[in-house]
Amino acid sequence: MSDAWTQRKPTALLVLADGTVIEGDGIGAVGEALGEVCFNTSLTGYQEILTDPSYARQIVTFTFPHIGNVGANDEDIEDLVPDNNVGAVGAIFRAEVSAPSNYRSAGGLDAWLKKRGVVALSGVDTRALTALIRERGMPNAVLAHNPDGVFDIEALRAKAAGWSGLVGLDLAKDAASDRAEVWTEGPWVWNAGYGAGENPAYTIVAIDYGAKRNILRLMSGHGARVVIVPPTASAADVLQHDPDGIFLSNGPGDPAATGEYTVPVIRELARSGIPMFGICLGHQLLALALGGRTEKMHQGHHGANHPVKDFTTGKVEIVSMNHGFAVAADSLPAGVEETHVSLFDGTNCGLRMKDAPVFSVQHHPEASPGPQDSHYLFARFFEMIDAHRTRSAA
Ligand SMILES: NC(=O)CC[C@H](N)C(=O)O
Repeated sequence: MSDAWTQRKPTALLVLADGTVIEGDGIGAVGEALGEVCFNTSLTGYQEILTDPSYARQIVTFTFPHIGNVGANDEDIEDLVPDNNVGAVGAIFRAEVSAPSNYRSAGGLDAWLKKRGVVALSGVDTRALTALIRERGMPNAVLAHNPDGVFDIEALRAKAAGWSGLVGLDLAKDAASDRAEVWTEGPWVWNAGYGAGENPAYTIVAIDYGAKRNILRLMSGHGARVVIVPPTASAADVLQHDPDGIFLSNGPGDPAATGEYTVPVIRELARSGIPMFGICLGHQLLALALGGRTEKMHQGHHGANHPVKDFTTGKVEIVSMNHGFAVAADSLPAGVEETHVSLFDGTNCGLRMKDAPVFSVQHHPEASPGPQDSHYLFARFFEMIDAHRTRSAA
């Protein structure tokens, strides 16, 4: 599928496990990135997308043709630790990345990708690649960038074919491993100056499976002091902070694999009576803890324009999504209610416990990037906390 646009010698190749080779111009980091290739249909927010830790071991194809025009800056990064570089390992663009033009730009996308170690490919037919992913599912691949244009295609194919893929892979511990040093010094309180101030109204304990920054920013904006604990935290580790609410974060990898060590903890916390809210991986882990099942999707959901229906209000919201696994709605046991559904394919997008203040969603109410229709879910969480406090005080 070489692109008629670029007749010059390719300096980057995407080599799929089945031997398909897509040629183009290399940008960003020089080297090889191994991962699963997906497509993202967002029109804006490429920095937030590429720095979302949930994209670990993934290569993102941007369906929007012109990426890079607003450059790069230090603020639009979603990973909690800026130099950690957990997130997408590769990126694929239709058009050549042009010079940035935006008042917030601190430099070009190419240099930023290099600094972050993201291998990228431009000048390829992203529509054809997206059609291929829709037909065959998300392929494993190697994205290789060599400015001299020298590649051992067979070795790259063998590397892609030899990788067992995302299924069965726990990446939450990896995504959070850079925080290890912080955690040895005790609880890590999110204090990036986003709202809660001197006298926070709530303490939220967030279990960090690879959390996005805007989630913490929004909770802080609701007046919360957010204590971040590692993915391996026990129920006692969480409860020792006397939380008003417990948050289960988004994160990379296969929920079933991460569930092996998180399910018993979440099950215990879900029965503690303390309000609990989960997003994306947090939603999937909660479903597993309550007795449900997760499964790999064919092409996944990655974009900022997905319609979701909230059964509890009857309203439709346009949401941000990034997931390649989903909760099987028919696996939810009695006592757990499906609250949200994707209007694209009917897959599960939310649940709640009928007899406890515990709920979660598959999509990303924090957006970043994306529409803010689902911000109400944060308000719902804090209303639940207020109601719980009133009940406890009575
Ligand atoms: N954004 C997320 O938390 C992603 C969850 C999970 N890794 C998936 O791909 O489905």
